[in-house]
Amino acid sequence: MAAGKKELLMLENFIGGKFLPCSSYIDSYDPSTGEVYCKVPNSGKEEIEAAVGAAREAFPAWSSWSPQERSVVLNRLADLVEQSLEELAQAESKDQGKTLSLARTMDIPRAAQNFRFFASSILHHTTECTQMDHLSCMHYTVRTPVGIAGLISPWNLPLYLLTWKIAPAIAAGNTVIAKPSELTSVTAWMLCKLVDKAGVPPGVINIVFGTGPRVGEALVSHPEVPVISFTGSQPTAERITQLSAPHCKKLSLELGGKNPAIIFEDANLEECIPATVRSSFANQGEICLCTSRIFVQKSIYSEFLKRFVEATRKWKVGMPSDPSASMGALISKTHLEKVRSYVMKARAEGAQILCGEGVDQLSLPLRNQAGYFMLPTVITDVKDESCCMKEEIFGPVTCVVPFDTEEDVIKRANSVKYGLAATVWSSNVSRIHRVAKKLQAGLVWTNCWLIRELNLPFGGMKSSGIGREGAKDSYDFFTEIKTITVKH
Ligand SMILES: NC(=O)C1=CN([C@@H]2O[C@H](COP(=O)(O)OP(=O)(O)OC[C@H]3O[C@@H](n4cnc5c(N)ncnc54)[C@H](O)[C@@H]3O)[C@@H](O)[C@H]2O)C=CC1
Ligand SMILES: N/C(=C\C=C\C(=O)O)C(=O)O
Repeated sequence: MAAGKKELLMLENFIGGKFLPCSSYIDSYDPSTGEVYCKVPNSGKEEIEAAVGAAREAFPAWSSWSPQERSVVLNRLADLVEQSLEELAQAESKDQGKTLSLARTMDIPRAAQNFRFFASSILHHTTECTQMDHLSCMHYTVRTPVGIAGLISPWNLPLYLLTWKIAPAIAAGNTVIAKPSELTSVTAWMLCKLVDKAGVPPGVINIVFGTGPRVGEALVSHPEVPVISFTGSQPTAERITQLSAPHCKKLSLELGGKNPAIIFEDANLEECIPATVRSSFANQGEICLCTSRIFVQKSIYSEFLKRFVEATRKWKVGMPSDPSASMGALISKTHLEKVRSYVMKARAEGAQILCGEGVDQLSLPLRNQAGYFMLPTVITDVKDESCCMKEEIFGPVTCVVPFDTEEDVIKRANSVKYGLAATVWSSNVSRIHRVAKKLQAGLVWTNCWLIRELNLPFGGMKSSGIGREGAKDSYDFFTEIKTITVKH
């Protein structure tokens, strides 16, 4: 290594309980500096074959462990993630660009909670039984793990979303092959080091790194992987659906959103404004649940807009390690350019950019000037037909528009292809129930945002996905059900 050059972090695949090198590697960047700092295995079919072999071998024993025995192991994994919280949070922030404080308070605690939650929920499932006395029969159902589960996760909440899939899959007795995003693989690799310590038998959790088209497709197309759980973009979900179709695989698809916030004139703005700034810009706007269309009732529109822009200007962009920063860097140069291009299109269409991109100055230390930073941006005077109001931007950009009536706003909120999440702000309880019911969204938060109850179904309608995740939903997905009839 030449003097002054920093050594790169080299990741390895984790197959059958062993770390294995790969024949080629891809660069992984620190989004806050734009520098390559890590090499990620560029795995392909060969590595998937090896992982399938290991998962196949581990399946008979693991699937015959009792839920109580598996629960003990999941709880140990939760303990180990908690014990490594600081190290994992530092790594997540460096790899993804998010603030260290968010990684510390949200991503890593939730990863531990995912293991602990499914360690508990797996103990409480029951099956059905019915009787047909006139035929001297009884019928009952049993659930069995599906087999080898393929788990593909995105770059925005790396360990949080990967463990949200690994935990229910292994709790139910499956063995897994997980493929994290090639852009954010580090915390998944760190998790592998905890797997053995927790007592997870070799081959139960295999993690294979690399790109979607190469290793992702090899995993999805493999005939011995009958169940695929995916979180990411809609075009990738389409491709996964095509590749799975010849094998009739079980699919769970958690996709994007174009989530509305509907703010009625009787909303408590003291609470609504900071919550809507957070729902628009948390994690750089890179959460599928982030608000990107804000509909405000006409009578309070000017006041809301003024206060919302003031509050957005206080949402500080800074180095991920800066404790006073609310937002870090976006994931990649390509993504930053894509997000900025939406602001340019809005401007060209005659919309007004009230703050952020192209309006305010970003101030960053010299070392971070090649990082992928962008100011939180508020757009107004934008038509419902604009791409900024229709497409998922997945960055710190939100549009604010006025509305007249409840009927009108429901129609407009539902007029996009997505149906993931919505927020409704009002102090009228009847209205809240009425509007929440009519919105085409799998999740509706009223007078709050992103308060999660992991027991209940999580997922979207329309192009936001297929299936739901949660205590019962993930259990149903990762198991096969069988009806048995006994004549006595
Ligand atoms: N949960 C969500 O709603 C997310 C939405 N997105 C949206 O997707 C856009 C693009 O982001 P990407 O990282 O490119 O998302 P993506 O959907 O391409 O990536 C998600 C995961 O799928 C894998 N993947 C990609 N192509 C694949 C293929 N052909 N077969 C199997 N696996 C494949 C990737 O390697 C990654 O692990 C974002 O700008 C955003 O709009 C991105 C991440 C999460
Ligand atoms: N799926 C995503 C977020 C999930 C959050 C949660 O389960 O609490 C995403 O942003 O892709």
